[in-house]
Amino acid sequence: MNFAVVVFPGSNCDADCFHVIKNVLHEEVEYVWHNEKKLPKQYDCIILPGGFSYGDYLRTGAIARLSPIMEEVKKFANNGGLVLGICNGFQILTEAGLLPGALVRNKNLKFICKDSYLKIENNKTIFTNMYNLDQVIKVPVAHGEGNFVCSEDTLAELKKNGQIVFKYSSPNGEVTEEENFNGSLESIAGIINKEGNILGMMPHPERCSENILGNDAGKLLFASIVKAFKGGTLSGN
Ligand SMILES: NC(=O)CC[C@H](N)C(=O)O
Repeated sequence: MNFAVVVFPGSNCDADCFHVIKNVLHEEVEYVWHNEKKLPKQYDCIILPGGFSYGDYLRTGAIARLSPIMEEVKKFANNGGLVLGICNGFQILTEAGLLPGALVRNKNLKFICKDSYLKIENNKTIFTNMYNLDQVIKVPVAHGEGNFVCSEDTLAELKKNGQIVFKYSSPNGEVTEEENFNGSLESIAGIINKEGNILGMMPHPERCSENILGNDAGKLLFASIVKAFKGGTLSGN
């Protein structure tokens, strides 16, 4: 399977994503520079990694979405290509209109860096098929603007279509306001588009994909993508 990791000025999780795909999953992966006007080749999945693209100026992701490569990412996604946006990548996807809603400042207005617990709300997606429904996984977060917001209509749509994929929870799966450290609407930590080929999430699975890091819960997310691709089950969420 061929992955691309897009590198924006200020990306800082690009190498981590590249490492997991290449050395943990043993799949093909290349970096693609934000300034490219064409994707250099046919990829099966594009990852928009975390970081501080364009220094987070204006709003997180607001300038990155205007990068030349984003036109290509949009075309790729609109043709059903798999796109995974992690943290700043999720912010870029919402700014680009590829996912609904927006990520605004954390409710305490502070950058939060810690382990979070995520409840799997939908395990029937290309990105989560190797997890169990309601399973709780520990995944690190590191963001200043991770507070997910959307309109009431959008929230109703997300619920109706099973597009809410991860929620912040306690270690034993309770979704409460107390556990909702960044203030996200309904504790939403990650969503998928209606068609099921674009996933955005604030936590960082690439930072917990190996035992040597003390936690490999994130590996199954990447492995799910490869499994869906190789198993030929790429048909929506
Ligand atoms: N880790 C990240 O990708 C951080 C995203 C963004 N810079 C924020 O602080 O919200």
